[in-house]
Amino acid sequence: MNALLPRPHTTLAPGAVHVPGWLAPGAQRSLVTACRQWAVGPVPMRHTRLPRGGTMSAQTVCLGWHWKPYIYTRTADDVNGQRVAPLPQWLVGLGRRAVADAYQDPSAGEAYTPDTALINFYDAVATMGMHQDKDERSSAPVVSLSLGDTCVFRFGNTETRTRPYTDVELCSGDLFVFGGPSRFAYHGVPKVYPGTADPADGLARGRLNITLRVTGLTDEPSTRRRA
Ligand SMILES: O=C(O)CCC(=O)C(=O)O
Ligand SMILES: [Fe+2]
Repeated sequence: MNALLPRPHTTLAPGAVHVPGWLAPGAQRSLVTACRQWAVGPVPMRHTRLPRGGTMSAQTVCLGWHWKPYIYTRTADDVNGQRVAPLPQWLVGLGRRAVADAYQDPSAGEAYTPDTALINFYDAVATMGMHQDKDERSSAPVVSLSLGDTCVFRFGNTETRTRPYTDVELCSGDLFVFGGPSRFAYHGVPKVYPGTADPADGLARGRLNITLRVTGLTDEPSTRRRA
């Protein structure tokens, strides 16, 4: 979306910061290209199946760790059993810069080492209900990058999935970081505005969102026999 008026860096709640236009157009195009490759495999992007039988309307692919409701594993046992692609080091670096810029705190950036990314694709009708990102065993911030169509991002409170919440528009290139007292706030995407993406940013239709997270998980040590 072409913002005629500059949109300011905004703190919605302590630890929840929106930085409009954080990614330059070239960086957005590179990320879209990377997302297209990740969507192919080794684990293809798909609509996540929910335990009660439904599916999510957004499509998702993961890096580093595979998320399925409501656990992280190294292999995508609900898709094709393959190990997910690794989280590239350049994306870890982007996450560190995101945290440093959002919090205007270089040391917070240096301390941040995400180990998973969830990449969601929203078509014109996809939405995401209010939820907490709480399957991680870490309270490190979540870094969210938006590409393509503009959406309404609903950022709520840590107690209930209902009001009070604030609706913000996330446009292509926007950064949103939620950590600290906002880390476990409910949030969701009630609406995507189809046709609002600028194809020059790399995505002709739809919206991509990348969230970087720290799972706090480690691989089980391999069992070794004592000599
Ligand atoms: O698409 C977004 O902006 C949010 C995605 C999200 O909340 C999630 O993947 O947990
Ligand atoms: Fe989330």
